Amino acid sequence: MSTVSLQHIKKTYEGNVTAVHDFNLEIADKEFIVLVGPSGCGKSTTLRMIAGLEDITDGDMFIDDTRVNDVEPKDRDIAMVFQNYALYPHMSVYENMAFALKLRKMPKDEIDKAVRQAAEILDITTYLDRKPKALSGGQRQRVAIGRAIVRNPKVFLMDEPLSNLDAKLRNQMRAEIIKLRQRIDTTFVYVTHDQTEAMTLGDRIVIMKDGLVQQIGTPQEVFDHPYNQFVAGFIGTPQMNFYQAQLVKEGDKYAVKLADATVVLSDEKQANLAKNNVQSQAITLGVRPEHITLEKTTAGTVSGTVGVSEMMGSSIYLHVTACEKDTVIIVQTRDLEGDYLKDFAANATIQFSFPGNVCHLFDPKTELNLEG
Ligand SMILES: Nc1ncnc2c1ncn2[C@@H]1O[C@H](COP(=O)(O)OP(=O)(O)OP(=O)(O)O)[C@@H](O)[C@H]1O
Repeated sequence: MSTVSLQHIKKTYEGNVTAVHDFNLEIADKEFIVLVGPSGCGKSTTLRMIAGLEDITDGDMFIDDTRVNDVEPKDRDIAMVFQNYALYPHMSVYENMAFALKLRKMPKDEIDKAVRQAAEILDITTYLDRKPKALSGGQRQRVAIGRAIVRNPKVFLMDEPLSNLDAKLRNQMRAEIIKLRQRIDTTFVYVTHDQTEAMTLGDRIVIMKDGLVQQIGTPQEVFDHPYNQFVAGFIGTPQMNFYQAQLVKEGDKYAVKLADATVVLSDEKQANLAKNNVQSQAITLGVRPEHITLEKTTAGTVSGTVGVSEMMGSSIYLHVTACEKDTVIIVQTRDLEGDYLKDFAANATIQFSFPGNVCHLFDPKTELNLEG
């Protein structure tokens, strides 16, 4: 059992910078939690408070049933992997991995067993005698993870462990971490600014901005039901488009009005808006590029002029200036039939519609999702 409970956690650094405000999270045993957000949002500070490397200004932190606010890092039974590996250069891979266990005065044969088992899991057995400088970046990162695994910690903390690796290696190591997770039964807290890493690794992800939690949920929940415009824009690539529009309530039915087009909302959206007693108002309509449909007719559709078209192989990203609002939006289309190079060339005019079942409606002032 290794649960972590953060209750009203706050961190104010000297000089009065509040890096984390009222952070609340119950991490379940063996759960993989990812803290994600832009630079400076407070994710490393939160992780370092769990590790015990930063004092907690206010609130309570528990690992299992023990309040750990004042427990030394070495007594918390956690292991942390950093972005810059921090391997000892003069020690071999084996010695690097064995070091913490030697300090604990673990018997030699047990150390050997733990190191070899971790090396096996990480596929680094053949490098055990090498020094770190004779390893690639990916291999060094595996050793850093191995050094943490051998300690068999209650909680595994990782702070941007892949950010020093090139894109290809990062993808490989991401898959390795998923495998690792299946093999070692531990609770993970993982920090990244990369939403793809967050989406692919997390059981739940915590999206932060300016020291405040914006939303906590499964990857699917935060993708399908973002609480606010920030989460909507942060999660998903290419980014969600935002378009100024008008929500109109006629009788008990809602519709989104654009200059030349109307978006008919699904029954579920109608019900959510009614439940929140939303009235007619200006809105920011959020639509993901992959959800926009190209249309052949100008009647009842939005028109736009193609600026740039990016061929991605199986689809094209069209950067389109919508005539009505002069707003640039990205349309992703897989419609590669016919003379698409000409149809989607720069300055071509295209028509499209926004879907009424997978769009999002935000209040332009509060930026909150009107569906709640
Ligand atoms: N030791 C410190 N003293 C004062 N302010 C600090 C200290 N460490 C961090 N901060 C501030 O706290 C805020 C949060 O920093 P933190 O490192 O937790 O963010 P982050 O989300 O991990 O960012 P990054 O992705 O850039 O590492 C920032 O405004 C940062 O400048």
